[in-house]
Formats: sequence, C-alpha cells, structure tokens
Amino acid sequence: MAFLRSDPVPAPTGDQADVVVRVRGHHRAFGRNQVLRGIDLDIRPGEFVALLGRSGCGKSTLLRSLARLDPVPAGEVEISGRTGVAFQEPRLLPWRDVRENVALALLNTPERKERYARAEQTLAEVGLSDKQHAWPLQLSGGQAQRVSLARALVSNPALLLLDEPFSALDALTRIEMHQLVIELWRHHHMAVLIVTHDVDEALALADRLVVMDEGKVARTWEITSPRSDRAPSKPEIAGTRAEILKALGVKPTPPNPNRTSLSEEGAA
Ligand SMILES: Nc1ncnc2c1ncn2[C@@H]1O[C@H](COP(=O)(O)OP(=O)(O)OP(=O)(O)O)[C@@H](O)[C@H]1O
Repeated sequence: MAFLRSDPVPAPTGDQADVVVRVRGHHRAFGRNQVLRGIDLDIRPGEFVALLGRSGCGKSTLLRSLARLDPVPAGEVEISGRTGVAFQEPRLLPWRDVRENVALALLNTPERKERYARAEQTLAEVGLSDKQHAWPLQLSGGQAQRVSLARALVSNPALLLLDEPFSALDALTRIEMHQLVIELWRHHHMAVLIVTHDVDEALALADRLVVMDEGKVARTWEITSPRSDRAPSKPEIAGTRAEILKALGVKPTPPNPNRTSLSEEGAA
C-alpha cells in the first residue's frame, strides 16, 4: 500500500507494511490506576473496527494513544500515515466559521486558497456545502458532528478515529450518520476505529469487533455478512450479538423491534 508521508513516523518496514496500526504491549497508568495492561492490536488498511468495553475500561485512553494525543509510556504504538479524529462533542472553534474550522486541520498546507478548496470539497462530501460560512452556534447537533467529521477527513487520513461520535445524537440522525460514515469510508478507503457503547451500532458498521476488558483486548469477532444483511434478528448477527453482550458482562436483551438499524434500511 502507499503510506501517507506527512506525519513524523518511521517508514513502514516488514510486517508493518500490512497494517495501519500496530500496538504491542501498550501499558498506561494514571497514578496508581493501571488502565491499559498490555494492549496488542493490529488494524489493516481499509478495515472498519469497532472497539467496545465497559465504561472506564480504557477505550478512550487507547484511542488517544492512537491519535498521538498522549505519550506512550510503555509498549509500542505504531501508526502508518495520517490520522483524523472526531469525538462525542464536535469541539469546533465558535469564533471561526465552518470552512475555517475544517481548514484548520490543514495547517501544514501553506496556501490558504488550497486549504479552503479542500475544506469546501470535504464539506460537500458531508452534505454541508451550504453551511461553509455558518458559525458553529448556528448548526444543529448533527450538522456540527458532520463538520467534525469533515475536519477529521480533510487531510485524507489513513486512519479515522471516532470516539463515540454519535452517542449524543437522536436516533434518526444517528442512522443518517451511520450511512454517511459508511459512504465516506468506501470513498476514502481509510481504516476506521470507532469506540462505541452500542453493540448494534458496532454490528451495523464494523467488519471486526474488539472487546476490551481489564486493560487488554479480550475478544474479537469478524463480521462477514454484508452490511445490507445485518438486521439484529438474523440468526448469525443475533448469535454474535449475544456473545458480545456476554463478553461485556451484560445480560442479553432481545433486539429492540422499534429500532431501525442501518442494515434494515438496506442503505449500506
Ligand atoms: N487524564 C486522566 N487522568 C486521570 N485518570 C484518567 C485520565 N483519563 C482517563 N483516566 C482514567 O482512566 C480510566 C479509563 O478511562 P477511559 O476514558 O479511557 O475509559 P473508557 O473505556 O473510554 O470509558 P467510557 O466508556 O466511560 O467513556 C478511568 O478510570 C479514568 O478515570
């Protein structure tokens, strides 16, 4: 694969060339609170991975390491290429308009004209061409999250990191955002790691589900069914869903019949 070169990471060699993310024996503690206890994880180019785990198990801590937002005190965390990250809160600068918020992710691009052109193009991809001169406070929650996605994508990352990006949105907006993320993923061919508490969201979106427990990767599942065939009522999906809930220590509940999932829409 072609590795994007703008970040100060070593050139990929050997096994590394097959993965965008390579984590080995990653430990992280906050004082006496040992949160990550030897994480091993590979993510292949173009793979869509969902990371699940009980509250406080260290999902966001791991994501921050992958985003190079925190130091890695123990173990190896190697990322090949650029990363883009979006959080639960859009984290837009209120004193900059939408286009400027997106263009800010391209500070290494010297030409302002080019920064704006790329920001406009990415805003078009997320369906917000008409909002490029709006202020963040003029946006709905879903629109603000689209801007946040555009900002994460504008540098054409090899790895998109999403930390519960849809959990504050209403159910219908979430479905639209699921469809959008799948479209963007297909178009950009990047790897995606999404942290989510929602097993059904993970099943609808990801090719691989990873459950963390006690600071390590406890189990993973490959989801081979096409996204159009992932209704929670399908036997294969229902079985996997029950296993995941068990791994999370949750008593299985039947899928919510009122919930319209991405797969039921047949949109992906
Ligand atoms: N900056 C920090 N300083 C001190 N402790 C922290 C810090 N960041 C996280 N922690 C602690 O690390 C542990 C893991 O937090 P983290 O946010 O990674 O969990 P999580 O699995 O993402 O949780 P949730 O699902 O509730 O978002 C928690 O005990 C948390 O209190």
